Amino acid sequence: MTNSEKKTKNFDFLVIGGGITGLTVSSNLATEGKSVALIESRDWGGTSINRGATAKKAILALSELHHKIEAFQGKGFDDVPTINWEDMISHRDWLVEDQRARAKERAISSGVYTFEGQARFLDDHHVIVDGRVLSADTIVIATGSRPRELTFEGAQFVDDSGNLLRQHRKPKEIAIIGAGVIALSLISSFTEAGIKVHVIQHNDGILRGFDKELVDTLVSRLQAKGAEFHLNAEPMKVFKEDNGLYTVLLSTGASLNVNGIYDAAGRAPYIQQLDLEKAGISYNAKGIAVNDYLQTSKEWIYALGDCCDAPVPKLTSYGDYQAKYLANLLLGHRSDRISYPKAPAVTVFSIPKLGQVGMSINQAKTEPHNYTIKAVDMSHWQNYRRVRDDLAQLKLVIDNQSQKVVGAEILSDSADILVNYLALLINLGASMQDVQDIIFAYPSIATDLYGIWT
Ligand SMILES: Cc1cc2nc3c(=O)[nH]c(=O)nc-3n(C[C@H](O)[C@H](O)[C@H](O)COP(=O)(O)OP(=O)(O)OC[C@H]3O[C@@H](n4cnc5c(N)ncnc54)[C@H](O)[C@@H]3O)c2cc1C
Ligand SMILES: NC(=O)c1ccc[n+]([C@@H]2O[C@H](COP(=O)([O-])OP(=O)(O)OC[C@H]3O[C@@H](n4cnc5c(N)ncnc54)[C@H](O)[C@@H]3O)[C@@H](O)[C@H]2O)c1
Repeated sequence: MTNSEKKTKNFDFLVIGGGITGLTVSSNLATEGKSVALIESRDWGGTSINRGATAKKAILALSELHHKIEAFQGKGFDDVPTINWEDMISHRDWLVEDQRARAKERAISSGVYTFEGQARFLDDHHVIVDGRVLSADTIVIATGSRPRELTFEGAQFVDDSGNLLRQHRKPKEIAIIGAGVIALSLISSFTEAGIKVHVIQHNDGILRGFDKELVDTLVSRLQAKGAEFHLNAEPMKVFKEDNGLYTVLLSTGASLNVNGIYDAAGRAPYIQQLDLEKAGISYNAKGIAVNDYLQTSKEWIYALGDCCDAPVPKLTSYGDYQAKYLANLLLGHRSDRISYPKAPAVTVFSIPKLGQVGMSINQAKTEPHNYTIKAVDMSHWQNYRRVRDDLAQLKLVIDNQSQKVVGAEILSDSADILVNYLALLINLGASMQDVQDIIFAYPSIATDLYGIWT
Protein backbone atom coordinates (compact mmCIF):
# COMPACT_ATOMS: atom_id res chain seq x y z
CA MET A 1 0.00 0.00 0.00
CA THR A 2 1.28 3.53 -0.79
CA ASN A 3 0.99 6.37 1.77
CA SER A 4 -2.16 7.81 0.18
CA GLU A 5 -3.66 4.33 0.13
CA LYS A 6 -3.06 4.06 3.89
CA LYS A 7 -5.49 6.91 4.70
CA THR A 8 -8.46 4.61 5.00
CA LYS A 9 -11.99 5.96 5.33
CA ASN A 10 -14.40 3.67 7.16
CA PHE A 11 -18.12 3.25 6.55
CA ASP A 12 -20.86 0.96 7.78
CA PHE A 13 -21.52 -0.08 4.19
CA LEU A 14 -19.60 0.16 0.95
CA VAL A 15 -21.54 -0.28 -2.31
CA ILE A 16 -19.68 -0.73 -5.61
CA GLY A 17 -21.68 0.26 -8.70
CA GLY A 18 -24.07 3.20 -9.10
CA GLY A 19 -26.65 1.51 -11.34
CA ILE A 20 -30.28 1.10 -10.26
CA THR A 21 -29.46 -1.72 -7.82
CA GLY A 22 -26.48 -0.01 -6.15
CA LEU A 23 -28.38 3.29 -5.92
CA THR A 24 -31.45 1.67 -4.37
CA VAL A 25 -29.60 -0.39 -1.79
CA SER A 26 -27.32 2.49 -0.73
CA SER A 27 -30.14 5.09 -0.52
CA ASN A 28 -32.33 2.74 1.53
CA LEU A 29 -29.44 2.09 3.97
CA ALA A 30 -28.48 5.77 4.29
CA THR A 31 -32.10 6.85 4.83
CA GLU A 32 -32.03 4.83 8.07
CA GLY A 33 -28.93 6.65 9.32
CA LYS A 34 -26.17 4.25 8.21
CA SER A 35 -22.92 5.65 6.82
CA VAL A 36 -22.76 4.45 3.22
CA ALA A 37 -20.18 4.96 0.47
CA LEU A 38 -21.29 4.42 -3.13
CA ILE A 39 -18.72 4.18 -5.94
CA GLU A 40 -19.49 4.61 -9.64
CA SER A 41 -16.87 4.34 -12.39
CA ARG A 42 -18.79 5.58 -15.46
CA ASP A 43 -22.34 6.95 -15.49
CA TRP A 44 -24.67 7.30 -12.49
CA GLY A 45 -27.78 5.25 -13.15
CA GLY A 46 -25.78 2.49 -14.88
CA THR A 47 -26.92 0.52 -17.88
CA SER A 48 -30.65 1.00 -17.36
CA ILE A 49 -30.64 4.79 -17.48
CA ASN A 50 -27.71 5.41 -19.82
CA ARG A 51 -27.75 2.54 -22.30
CA GLY A 52 -30.84 0.42 -21.56
CA ALA A 53 -34.51 0.90 -20.75
CA THR A 54 -34.58 4.70 -20.25
CA ALA A 55 -32.55 5.46 -23.38
CA LYS A 56 -34.54 2.93 -25.41
CA LYS A 57 -37.95 4.14 -24.27
CA ALA A 58 -37.10 7.80 -24.93
CA ILE A 59 -36.71 6.90 -28.58
CA LEU A 60 -39.60 4.45 -28.59
CA ALA A 61 -41.93 7.32 -27.64
CA LEU A 62 -41.38 8.87 -31.07
CA SER A 63 -41.23 5.56 -32.96
CA GLU A 64 -44.60 4.53 -31.56
CA LEU A 65 -46.16 7.84 -32.55
CA HIS A 66 -44.74 7.47 -36.04
CA HIS A 67 -46.11 3.94 -36.32
CA LYS A 68 -49.56 5.06 -35.16
CA ILE A 69 -49.73 7.97 -37.59
CA GLU A 70 -48.80 5.59 -40.40
CA ALA A 71 -51.58 3.23 -39.28
CA PHE A 72 -54.00 6.19 -39.59
CA GLN A 73 -52.76 7.46 -42.94
CA GLY A 74 -55.82 8.11 -45.09
CA LYS A 75 -57.99 7.63 -42.00
CA GLY A 76 -57.46 11.02 -40.43
CA PHE A 77 -53.85 11.78 -41.24
CA ASP A 78 -53.00 12.68 -44.85
CA ASP A 79 -49.24 12.54 -44.47
CA VAL A 80 -46.81 10.62 -42.32
CA PRO A 81 -44.13 12.94 -40.94
CA THR A 82 -40.46 11.97 -41.21
CA ILE A 83 -38.66 11.37 -37.93
CA ASN A 84 -35.91 13.94 -37.45
CA TRP A 85 -33.21 11.57 -36.20
CA GLU A 86 -30.91 14.24 -34.76
CA ASP A 87 -33.76 15.82 -32.76
CA MET A 88 -34.96 12.41 -31.57
CA ILE A 89 -31.50 11.54 -30.24
CA SER A 90 -31.37 14.96 -28.54
CA HIS A 91 -34.66 14.07 -26.83
CA ARG A 92 -32.98 10.86 -25.61
CA ASP A 93 -29.93 12.82 -24.43
CA TRP A 94 -32.17 15.22 -22.49
CA LEU A 95 -34.06 12.43 -20.73
CA VAL A 96 -30.94 10.37 -19.98
CA GLU A 97 -29.01 13.38 -18.63
CA ASP A 98 -32.00 14.41 -16.51
CA GLN A 99 -32.46 10.90 -15.07
CA ARG A 100 -28.71 10.42 -14.52
CA ALA A 101 -28.47 13.67 -12.54
CA ARG A 102 -31.59 12.79 -10.52
CA ALA A 103 -30.19 9.32 -9.75
CA LYS A 104 -27.02 10.79 -8.22
CA GLU A 105 -29.00 13.54 -6.47
CA ARG A 106 -31.35 10.96 -4.96
CA ALA A 107 -28.39 9.12 -3.39
CA ILE A 108 -26.78 12.31 -2.06
CA SER A 109 -30.03 13.63 -0.62
CA SER A 110 -30.48 10.30 1.19
CA GLY A 111 -27.12 10.88 2.86
CA VAL A 112 -24.95 8.58 0.71
CA TYR A 113 -21.26 9.55 0.26
CA THR A 114 -20.59 9.26 -3.48
CA PHE A 115 -17.21 8.48 -5.05
CA GLU A 116 -16.30 8.46 -8.74
CA GLY A 117 -13.74 6.05 -10.16
CA GLN A 118 -13.12 2.36 -10.71
CA ALA A 119 -13.13 0.37 -7.47
CA ARG A 120 -11.05 -2.74 -6.91
CA PHE A 121 -10.50 -4.92 -3.89
CA LEU A 122 -7.25 -4.74 -1.91
CA ASP A 123 -8.46 -7.46 0.46
CA ASP A 124 -11.79 -8.65 1.86
CA HIS A 125 -12.46 -5.43 3.82
CA HIS A 126 -10.69 -2.76 1.73
CA VAL A 127 -11.41 -1.27 -1.66
CA ILE A 128 -9.33 1.31 -3.52
CA VAL A 129 -10.85 3.99 -5.74
CA ASP A 130 -8.88 6.80 -7.36
CA GLY A 131 -6.01 6.32 -4.87
CA ARG A 132 -8.29 6.37 -1.80
CA VAL A 133 -8.83 3.36 0.37
CA LEU A 134 -12.35 2.77 1.68
CA SER A 135 -13.33 0.09 4.12
CA ALA A 136 -16.55 -1.19 5.63
CA ASP A 137 -17.88 -4.00 7.77
CA THR A 138 -20.25 -4.90 4.94
CA ILE A 139 -19.58 -4.57 1.22
CA VAL A 140 -22.15 -4.81 -1.59
CA ILE A 141 -21.13 -5.48 -5.21
CA ALA A 142 -23.53 -4.17 -7.89
CA THR A 143 -21.28 -3.74 -10.92
CA GLY A 144 -23.75 -4.95 -13.56
CA SER A 145 -22.99 -6.49 -16.95
CA ARG A 146 -21.48 -5.70 -20.34
CA PRO A 147 -22.06 -7.00 -23.88
CA ARG A 148 -20.54 -10.44 -24.29
CA GLU A 149 -17.12 -10.29 -25.93
CA LEU A 150 -17.02 -11.45 -29.55
CA THR A 151 -13.93 -13.12 -30.93
CA PHE A 152 -14.12 -13.19 -34.75
CA GLU A 153 -11.67 -11.23 -36.91
CA GLY A 154 -12.55 -7.53 -36.84
CA ALA A 155 -14.64 -7.83 -33.64
CA GLN A 156 -13.03 -4.56 -32.48
CA PHE A 157 -15.29 -2.75 -34.99
CA VAL A 158 -18.42 -4.05 -33.25
CA ASP A 159 -19.98 -1.47 -30.93
CA ASP A 160 -21.96 -1.80 -27.67
CA SER A 161 -25.70 -2.06 -28.46
CA GLY A 162 -26.25 0.84 -26.02
CA ASN A 163 -24.34 3.15 -28.37
CA LEU A 164 -26.97 2.60 -31.06
CA LEU A 165 -29.15 4.98 -29.12
CA ARG A 166 -26.77 7.91 -28.83
CA GLN A 167 -25.51 8.30 -32.34
CA HIS A 168 -26.39 11.77 -33.60
CA ARG A 169 -25.73 11.13 -37.27
CA LYS A 170 -28.47 8.97 -38.79
CA PRO A 171 -27.09 5.72 -40.23
CA LYS A 172 -28.53 4.38 -43.49
CA GLU A 173 -28.02 0.72 -42.77
CA ILE A 174 -26.90 -1.15 -39.63
CA ALA A 175 -26.31 -4.74 -38.49
CA ILE A 176 -27.15 -6.15 -35.06
CA ILE A 177 -25.61 -9.44 -33.89
CA GLY A 178 -28.16 -11.52 -31.96
CA ALA A 179 -31.95 -11.81 -32.22
CA GLY A 180 -32.73 -11.73 -28.48
CA VAL A 181 -34.53 -9.17 -26.33
CA ILE A 182 -32.08 -6.31 -26.95
CA ALA A 183 -32.18 -6.61 -30.75
CA LEU A 184 -35.94 -7.07 -30.87
CA SER A 185 -36.47 -4.12 -28.51
CA LEU A 186 -34.38 -1.82 -30.69
CA ILE A 187 -35.24 -2.74 -34.28
CA SER A 188 -38.55 -0.86 -34.47
CA SER A 189 -37.00 2.43 -33.38
CA PHE A 190 -34.61 2.22 -36.32
CA THR A 191 -36.98 0.95 -39.00
CA GLU A 192 -39.58 3.62 -38.11
CA ALA A 193 -36.87 6.21 -38.81
CA GLY A 194 -36.27 4.63 -42.23
CA ILE A 195 -33.06 2.77 -41.35
CA LYS A 196 -32.44 -0.65 -42.87
CA VAL A 197 -31.62 -3.14 -40.09
CA HIS A 198 -29.89 -6.50 -40.58
CA VAL A 199 -30.25 -8.96 -37.69
CA ILE A 200 -27.71 -11.79 -37.57
CA GLN A 201 -28.67 -14.84 -35.50
CA HIS A 202 -26.45 -17.93 -35.37
CA ASN A 203 -29.41 -20.35 -35.27
CA ASP A 204 -33.11 -19.95 -36.06
CA GLY A 205 -34.16 -19.14 -32.50
CA ILE A 206 -35.50 -15.59 -32.44
CA LEU A 207 -36.61 -14.59 -28.90
CA ARG A 208 -36.22 -18.16 -27.69
CA GLY A 209 -38.27 -17.95 -24.47
CA PHE A 210 -41.45 -16.68 -26.15
CA ASP A 211 -44.26 -18.41 -28.05
CA LYS A 212 -43.08 -19.09 -31.62
CA GLU A 213 -46.38 -18.19 -33.27
CA LEU A 214 -46.45 -14.74 -31.63
CA VAL A 215 -42.73 -14.22 -32.38
CA ASP A 216 -43.30 -15.17 -36.06
CA THR A 217 -46.13 -12.59 -36.29
CA LEU A 218 -43.87 -9.94 -34.74
CA VAL A 219 -41.00 -10.83 -37.09
CA SER A 220 -43.29 -10.53 -40.15
CA ARG A 221 -44.24 -7.01 -39.01
CA LEU A 222 -40.58 -6.06 -38.48
CA GLN A 223 -39.66 -7.44 -41.91
CA ALA A 224 -42.45 -5.43 -43.51
CA LYS A 225 -40.98 -2.33 -41.86
CA GLY A 226 -37.44 -2.88 -43.19
CA ALA A 227 -35.68 -5.45 -40.97
CA GLU A 228 -33.86 -8.32 -42.62
CA PHE A 229 -33.20 -11.44 -40.54
CA HIS A 230 -30.11 -13.51 -41.39
CA LEU A 231 -30.78 -16.80 -39.60
CA ASN A 232 -28.30 -19.66 -39.11
CA ALA A 233 -25.66 -17.04 -39.87
CA GLU A 234 -22.66 -15.87 -37.85
CA PRO A 235 -20.34 -12.98 -38.55
CA MET A 236 -16.95 -14.43 -39.60
CA LYS A 237 -15.06 -11.22 -40.31
CA VAL A 238 -15.67 -7.46 -40.18
CA PHE A 239 -13.48 -4.87 -41.86
CA LYS A 240 -13.60 -1.13 -42.37
CA GLU A 241 -13.68 0.18 -45.92
CA ASP A 242 -11.95 3.38 -47.09
CA ASN A 243 -15.38 5.06 -47.38
CA GLY A 244 -15.98 4.51 -43.62
CA LEU A 245 -18.53 1.71 -44.12
CA TYR A 246 -18.06 -1.74 -42.57
CA THR A 247 -18.22 -4.97 -44.50
CA VAL A 248 -19.55 -7.93 -42.54
CA LEU A 249 -18.84 -11.39 -43.95
CA LEU A 250 -21.35 -14.00 -42.77
CA SER A 251 -20.88 -17.76 -42.40
CA THR A 252 -23.60 -18.19 -45.06
CA GLY A 253 -21.33 -16.54 -47.64
CA ALA A 254 -23.43 -13.34 -47.68
CA SER A 255 -21.77 -10.00 -47.11
CA LEU A 256 -23.31 -6.81 -45.71
CA ASN A 257 -22.19 -3.23 -46.17
CA VAL A 258 -23.29 -1.15 -43.19
CA ASN A 259 -22.66 2.10 -41.31
CA GLY A 260 -22.34 0.29 -37.98
CA ILE A 261 -22.43 -3.16 -36.42
CA TYR A 262 -23.70 -3.70 -32.86
CA ASP A 263 -23.39 -6.43 -30.25
CA ALA A 264 -26.67 -7.81 -28.87
CA ALA A 265 -25.39 -11.38 -28.54
CA GLY A 266 -25.95 -11.68 -24.80
CA ARG A 267 -24.33 -10.05 -21.78
CA ALA A 268 -21.61 -11.06 -19.33
CA PRO A 269 -21.08 -9.99 -15.69
CA TYR A 270 -18.84 -6.94 -15.37
CA ILE A 271 -16.52 -8.19 -12.63
CA GLN A 272 -13.04 -8.71 -14.15
CA GLN A 273 -11.89 -5.23 -13.04
CA LEU A 274 -12.69 -5.85 -9.35
CA ASP A 275 -9.72 -8.08 -8.37
CA LEU A 276 -12.17 -10.44 -6.67
CA GLU A 277 -9.33 -12.91 -6.03
CA LYS A 278 -7.76 -10.47 -3.55
CA ALA A 279 -10.95 -10.61 -1.49
CA GLY A 280 -11.33 -14.36 -1.94
CA ILE A 281 -14.74 -14.03 -3.61
CA SER A 282 -15.87 -16.96 -5.79
CA TYR A 283 -17.33 -16.36 -9.24
CA ASN A 284 -18.00 -18.11 -12.53
CA ALA A 285 -18.85 -17.13 -16.12
CA LYS A 286 -22.43 -16.27 -15.08
CA GLY A 287 -21.36 -13.95 -12.26
CA ILE A 288 -20.46 -13.77 -8.59
CA ALA A 289 -21.72 -16.84 -6.75
CA VAL A 290 -24.37 -15.92 -4.15
CA ASN A 291 -26.61 -17.88 -1.77
CA ASP A 292 -30.30 -17.18 -1.04
CA TYR A 293 -29.31 -14.20 1.14
CA LEU A 294 -27.28 -12.72 -1.76
CA GLN A 295 -24.12 -13.44 0.26
CA THR A 296 -20.94 -14.25 -1.63
CA SER A 297 -18.34 -16.76 -0.47
CA LYS A 298 -17.34 -14.09 2.09
CA GLU A 299 -20.39 -13.74 4.32
CA TRP A 300 -20.02 -9.96 4.88
CA ILE A 301 -19.78 -9.31 1.13
CA TYR A 302 -22.99 -9.37 -0.92
CA ALA A 303 -23.68 -9.20 -4.67
CA LEU A 304 -26.86 -8.41 -6.58
CA GLY A 305 -28.21 -7.33 -9.94
CA ASP A 306 -26.63 -8.28 -13.26
CA CYS A 307 -23.19 -9.06 -11.76
CA CYS A 308 -24.37 -11.97 -9.60
CA ASP A 309 -25.21 -15.53 -10.50
CA ALA A 310 -28.72 -15.70 -9.00
CA PRO A 311 -31.32 -17.96 -10.66
CA VAL A 312 -33.37 -15.08 -12.11
CA PRO A 313 -33.35 -13.01 -15.34
CA LYS A 314 -30.91 -10.09 -15.47
CA LEU A 315 -33.37 -7.23 -15.54
CA THR A 316 -33.78 -3.87 -13.81
CA SER A 317 -37.00 -5.16 -12.27
CA TYR A 318 -35.17 -8.07 -10.57
CA GLY A 319 -32.18 -5.90 -9.56
CA ASP A 320 -34.50 -3.40 -7.91
CA TYR A 321 -36.40 -6.21 -6.13
CA GLN A 322 -33.10 -7.68 -4.84
CA ALA A 323 -31.89 -4.22 -3.72
CA LYS A 324 -35.01 -3.63 -1.59
CA TYR A 325 -34.69 -7.12 -0.10
CA LEU A 326 -30.99 -6.65 0.68
CA ALA A 327 -31.40 -3.23 2.30
CA ASN A 328 -34.09 -4.67 4.60
CA LEU A 329 -31.92 -7.70 5.39
CA LEU A 330 -28.89 -5.53 6.20
CA LEU A 331 -31.00 -3.19 8.34
CA GLY A 332 -32.31 -6.17 10.32
CA HIS A 333 -35.90 -5.64 9.14
CA ARG A 334 -36.03 -9.19 7.78
CA SER A 335 -33.94 -12.33 8.09
CA ASP A 336 -35.52 -14.71 5.58
CA ARG A 337 -34.06 -15.97 2.31
CA ILE A 338 -34.91 -14.03 -0.85
CA SER A 339 -37.83 -15.52 -2.77
CA TYR A 340 -39.10 -14.18 -6.06
CA PRO A 341 -42.71 -13.47 -7.13
CA LYS A 342 -44.38 -16.48 -8.75
CA ALA A 343 -45.61 -14.60 -11.81
CA PRO A 344 -43.12 -11.93 -12.96
CA ALA A 345 -44.02 -9.77 -15.96
CA VAL A 346 -41.59 -8.89 -18.76
CA THR A 347 -42.06 -7.01 -22.00
CA VAL A 348 -40.05 -6.78 -25.19
CA PHE A 349 -40.52 -3.15 -26.22
CA SER A 350 -40.84 -3.73 -29.95
CA ILE A 351 -43.70 -2.41 -32.10
CA PRO A 352 -46.01 -4.18 -31.38
CA LYS A 353 -44.82 -5.15 -27.88
CA LEU A 354 -44.51 -8.72 -26.72
CA GLY A 355 -45.42 -9.31 -23.08
CA GLN A 356 -45.08 -12.40 -20.93
CA VAL A 357 -46.31 -13.09 -17.40
CA GLY A 358 -46.14 -16.18 -15.21
CA MET A 359 -45.87 -19.58 -16.87
CA SER A 360 -44.65 -19.33 -20.44
CA ILE A 361 -46.50 -20.92 -23.34
CA ASN A 362 -43.39 -23.01 -24.11
CA GLN A 363 -43.37 -24.41 -20.56
CA ALA A 364 -47.14 -25.09 -20.60
CA LYS A 365 -46.77 -27.03 -23.86
CA THR A 366 -44.46 -29.53 -22.12
CA GLU A 367 -47.22 -30.36 -19.57
CA PRO A 368 -50.44 -30.67 -21.63
CA HIS A 369 -52.16 -32.79 -18.93
CA ASN A 370 -51.69 -29.94 -16.39
CA TYR A 371 -52.25 -26.85 -18.50
CA THR A 372 -54.52 -25.69 -21.32
CA ILE A 373 -53.48 -22.93 -23.70
CA LYS A 374 -56.27 -20.63 -24.88
CA ALA A 375 -55.58 -18.36 -27.85
CA VAL A 376 -57.65 -15.17 -28.11
CA ASP A 377 -57.64 -12.91 -31.16
CA MET A 378 -58.13 -9.43 -29.66
CA SER A 379 -57.67 -7.48 -32.90
CA HIS A 380 -61.46 -7.05 -33.36
CA TRP A 381 -62.04 -5.89 -29.75
CA GLN A 382 -62.90 -2.19 -29.66
CA ASN A 383 -59.86 -1.18 -27.56
CA TYR A 384 -57.55 -2.55 -30.25
CA ARG A 385 -59.63 -1.81 -33.35
CA ARG A 386 -60.02 1.83 -32.18
CA VAL A 387 -56.25 2.35 -32.43
CA ARG A 388 -55.80 0.03 -35.45
CA ASP A 389 -53.77 -2.48 -33.41
CA ASP A 390 -54.40 -5.11 -36.09
CA LEU A 391 -52.05 -7.81 -34.73
CA ALA A 392 -53.36 -7.91 -31.13
CA GLN A 393 -53.23 -11.51 -29.87
CA LEU A 394 -53.43 -13.05 -26.40
CA LYS A 395 -52.51 -16.56 -25.25
CA LEU A 396 -53.53 -17.70 -21.78
CA VAL A 397 -52.16 -20.62 -19.76
CA ILE A 398 -54.94 -22.14 -17.65
CA ASP A 399 -54.28 -24.57 -14.80
CA ASN A 400 -56.50 -27.61 -15.52
CA GLN A 401 -57.08 -28.32 -11.85
CA SER A 402 -57.87 -24.86 -10.45
CA GLN A 403 -59.12 -23.46 -13.78
CA LYS A 404 -57.13 -20.31 -12.93
CA VAL A 405 -54.99 -18.31 -15.34
CA VAL A 406 -51.32 -18.91 -14.39
CA GLY A 407 -49.59 -17.35 -17.36
CA ALA A 408 -50.10 -15.28 -20.50
CA GLU A 409 -48.32 -13.94 -23.55
CA ILE A 410 -49.55 -10.92 -25.44
CA LEU A 411 -48.62 -9.33 -28.76
CA SER A 412 -50.07 -5.83 -28.96
CA ASP A 413 -49.15 -2.16 -28.84
CA SER A 414 -50.66 -2.26 -25.32
CA ALA A 415 -49.05 -5.55 -24.19
CA ASP A 416 -47.09 -3.82 -21.42
CA ILE A 417 -50.32 -2.55 -19.83
CA LEU A 418 -52.30 -5.78 -20.10
CA VAL A 419 -49.37 -7.94 -18.94
CA ASN A 420 -49.04 -5.88 -15.76
CA TYR A 421 -52.78 -6.14 -14.98
CA LEU A 422 -52.51 -9.89 -15.42
CA ALA A 423 -49.42 -9.99 -13.16
CA LEU A 424 -51.46 -8.27 -10.44
CA LEU A 425 -54.34 -10.72 -10.75
CA ILE A 426 -52.15 -13.84 -10.88
CA ASN A 427 -49.88 -12.75 -8.02
CA LEU A 428 -52.83 -11.79 -5.81
CA GLY A 429 -54.63 -15.02 -6.67
CA ALA A 430 -57.73 -13.11 -7.78
CA SER A 431 -60.82 -15.18 -8.54
CA MET A 432 -63.27 -14.54 -11.37
CA GLN A 433 -65.66 -13.00 -8.84
CA ASP A 434 -62.90 -10.68 -7.49
CA VAL A 435 -62.49 -9.18 -10.96
CA GLN A 436 -66.24 -8.90 -11.63
CA ASP A 437 -66.53 -7.05 -8.29
CA ILE A 438 -64.23 -4.20 -9.44
CA ILE A 439 -65.60 -1.27 -11.44
CA PHE A 440 -62.94 -0.27 -13.96
CA ALA A 441 -63.18 2.96 -15.97
CA TYR A 442 -65.03 2.03 -19.17
CA PRO A 443 -63.95 1.57 -21.89
CA SER A 444 -60.29 0.77 -21.28
CA ILE A 445 -57.80 -2.10 -21.47
CA ALA A 446 -58.79 -2.93 -17.86
CA THR A 447 -62.45 -3.56 -18.75
CA ASP A 448 -61.26 -6.33 -21.10
CA LEU A 449 -60.27 -8.21 -17.94
CA TYR A 450 -63.97 -9.01 -17.34
CA GLY A 451 -63.84 -11.11 -20.52
CA ILE A 452 -60.33 -12.49 -20.08
CA TRP A 453 -60.56 -13.47 -16.40
CA THR A 454 -63.39 -16.01 -16.73
C1 LIG B 1 -30.29 -2.23 -24.36
C2 LIG B 1 -30.82 -2.76 -23.05
C3 LIG B 1 -32.16 -2.65 -22.76
C4 LIG B 1 -32.66 -3.12 -21.54
N1 LIG B 1 -33.99 -3.00 -21.30
C5 LIG B 1 -34.50 -3.45 -20.13
C6 LIG B 1 -35.89 -3.31 -19.85
O1 LIG B 1 -36.66 -2.79 -20.67
N2 LIG B 1 -36.37 -3.74 -18.67
C7 LIG B 1 -35.55 -4.32 -17.73
O2 LIG B 1 -36.05 -4.68 -16.65
N3 LIG B 1 -34.22 -4.48 -17.97
C8 LIG B 1 -33.69 -4.05 -19.14
N4 LIG B 1 -32.34 -4.20 -19.40
C9 LIG B 1 -31.49 -4.85 -18.38
C10 LIG B 1 -31.08 -3.82 -17.32
O3 LIG B 1 -30.49 -2.69 -17.92
C11 LIG B 1 -30.11 -4.43 -16.32
O4 LIG B 1 -30.68 -5.60 -15.78
C12 LIG B 1 -29.85 -3.45 -15.17
O5 LIG B 1 -29.27 -2.27 -15.66
C13 LIG B 1 -28.93 -4.09 -14.12
O6 LIG B 1 -28.70 -3.17 -13.09
P1 LIG B 1 -27.37 -3.23 -12.22
O7 LIG B 1 -27.46 -2.08 -11.26
O8 LIG B 1 -27.19 -4.59 -11.69
O9 LIG B 1 -26.18 -3.01 -13.23
P2 LIG B 1 -25.79 -1.72 -14.16
O10 LIG B 1 -27.01 -0.95 -14.54
O11 LIG B 1 -24.97 -2.28 -15.25
O12 LIG B 1 -24.95 -0.82 -13.17
C14 LIG B 1 -23.69 -1.21 -12.69
C15 LIG B 1 -22.85 0.03 -12.50
O13 LIG B 1 -21.62 -0.34 -11.86
C16 LIG B 1 -20.57 0.43 -12.39
N5 LIG B 1 -19.32 -0.27 -12.14
C17 LIG B 1 -18.87 -1.42 -12.72
N6 LIG B 1 -17.68 -1.76 -12.21
C18 LIG B 1 -17.36 -0.83 -11.29
C19 LIG B 1 -16.24 -0.64 -10.43
N7 LIG B 1 -15.22 -1.49 -10.40
N8 LIG B 1 -16.22 0.44 -9.62
C20 LIG B 1 -17.25 1.32 -9.62
N9 LIG B 1 -18.34 1.19 -10.41
C21 LIG B 1 -18.40 0.12 -11.23
C22 LIG B 1 -20.93 0.55 -13.87
O14 LIG B 1 -20.29 1.67 -14.44
C23 LIG B 1 -22.45 0.69 -13.81
O15 LIG B 1 -22.83 2.05 -13.79
C24 LIG B 1 -31.80 -3.72 -20.59
C25 LIG B 1 -30.42 -3.82 -20.88
C26 LIG B 1 -29.94 -3.35 -22.08
C27 LIG B 1 -28.46 -3.46 -22.36
N1 LIG C 1 -37.34 -5.60 -22.27
C1 LIG C 1 -36.48 -6.24 -21.52
O1 LIG C 1 -36.87 -6.76 -20.50
C2 LIG C 1 -35.04 -6.28 -21.92
C3 LIG C 1 -34.64 -5.60 -23.05
C4 LIG C 1 -33.32 -5.65 -23.43
C5 LIG C 1 -32.40 -6.38 -22.66
N2 LIG C 1 -32.78 -7.04 -21.56
C6 LIG C 1 -31.79 -7.83 -20.77
O2 LIG C 1 -30.57 -7.87 -21.45
C7 LIG C 1 -30.10 -9.21 -21.54
C8 LIG C 1 -29.24 -9.37 -22.74
O3 LIG C 1 -30.01 -9.23 -23.95
P1 LIG C 1 -29.46 -9.81 -25.31
O4 LIG C 1 -30.49 -9.56 -26.36
O5 LIG C 1 -28.06 -9.34 -25.54
O6 LIG C 1 -29.32 -11.36 -24.99
P2 LIG C 1 -30.24 -12.61 -25.37
O7 LIG C 1 -29.62 -13.78 -24.73
O8 LIG C 1 -31.68 -12.34 -25.19
O9 LIG C 1 -30.04 -12.73 -26.96
C9 LIG C 1 -28.79 -12.91 -27.57
C10 LIG C 1 -29.01 -13.61 -28.90
O10 LIG C 1 -27.79 -13.59 -29.62
C11 LIG C 1 -27.59 -14.88 -30.21
N3 LIG C 1 -26.15 -15.01 -30.43
C12 LIG C 1 -25.19 -15.26 -29.51
N4 LIG C 1 -23.97 -15.30 -30.11
C13 LIG C 1 -24.16 -15.05 -31.42
C14 LIG C 1 -23.29 -14.94 -32.54
N5 LIG C 1 -21.97 -15.10 -32.42
N6 LIG C 1 -23.80 -14.67 -33.74
C15 LIG C 1 -25.14 -14.51 -33.88
N7 LIG C 1 -26.02 -14.61 -32.87
C16 LIG C 1 -25.55 -14.86 -31.64
C17 LIG C 1 -28.19 -15.83 -29.18
O11 LIG C 1 -28.54 -17.08 -29.74
C18 LIG C 1 -29.43 -15.07 -28.72
O12 LIG C 1 -30.55 -15.32 -29.53
C19 LIG C 1 -31.37 -10.02 -21.56
O13 LIG C 1 -31.16 -11.36 -21.18
C20 LIG C 1 -32.22 -9.27 -20.60
O14 LIG C 1 -31.90 -9.69 -19.30
C21 LIG C 1 -34.10 -7.01 -21.20
